[in-house]
Amino acid sequence: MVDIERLSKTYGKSRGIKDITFSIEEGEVFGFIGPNGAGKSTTIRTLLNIIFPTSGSARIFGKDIVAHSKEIREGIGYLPSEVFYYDDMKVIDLLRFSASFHRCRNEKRIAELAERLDLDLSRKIEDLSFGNRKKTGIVQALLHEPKLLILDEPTGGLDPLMQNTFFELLKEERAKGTTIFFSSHVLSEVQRMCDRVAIIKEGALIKVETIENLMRNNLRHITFAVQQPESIDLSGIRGIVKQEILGTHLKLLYEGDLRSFVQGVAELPFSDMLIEEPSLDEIFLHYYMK
Ligand SMILES: Nc1ncnc2c1ncn2[C@@H]1O[C@H](COP(=O)(O)OP(=O)(O)OP(=O)(O)O)[C@@H](O)[C@H]1O
Repeated sequence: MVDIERLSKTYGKSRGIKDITFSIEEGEVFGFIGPNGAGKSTTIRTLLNIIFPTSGSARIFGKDIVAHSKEIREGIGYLPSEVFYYDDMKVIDLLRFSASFHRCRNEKRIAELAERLDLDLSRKIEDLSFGNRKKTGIVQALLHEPKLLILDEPTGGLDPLMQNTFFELLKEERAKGTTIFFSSHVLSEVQRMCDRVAIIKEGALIKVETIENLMRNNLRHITFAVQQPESIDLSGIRGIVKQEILGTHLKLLYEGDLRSFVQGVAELPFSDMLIEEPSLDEIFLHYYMK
């Protein structure tokens, strides 16, 4: 669906993205994560031919993004990170206008999506809150049932309930076979939705990995319930990345073999021990953001 090859974009002297290469398969939900300013929007805007690549190339639906941008756009639903609209239009008129570009006057779909997202179609754009503008953008991206959805920070401004509804909508799209590419700096939502993820930092791609593999590692949270946590001596145990005391609990972040850890702590005076998988946030911080 998407093939990016050594794509670079510089803004004059300032860094945008450098040598980005990855592909997205048909039907995949593909996450794009990285901190603010990493280059997510630059990559997406280059793919959509809103800005031109400095070097490198990319293909969407097998077509070059610069030479065939118009045809490509017909098959894409795009939600920009910040949505700007004609303020004096009503939501419904904007959506009809937008649908007309795709030659799809699907009033039923607009009404259904608006109802799901609790969006008032009769309001003027200028009276909408940031979150409601975002919802308008979501309806706009979904209304023509595109083959590929490109969503730049889609959940910003949506309250948690609305985020849930939004992810339900995405799941329905995925079930129809739609390919979804979305950027985020919220790892939990990437973890929840995506099959694979590309990690970008300072304009360069650090890793492309399945969520399953990212979660498969030797990092664990281990919590001991113990009367006097201060008296516990763990200096003989290798692999403790972090350690803190919270009341009668000693919390560790441990990386290594669990069997040797358990053998090492067997004689300690704890009353309980809990071993948990770390969140994607912690994995990310530990392995990729150092
Ligand atoms: N129009 C521009 N002119 C100059 N530099 C720019 C421009 N747009 C982006 N940049 C720079 O390119 C880099 C990548 O920015 P980009 O907006 O792509 O990051 P991002 O990952 O989308 O971040 P965020 O999560 O904050 O939106 C940053 O260093 C940014 O300052």
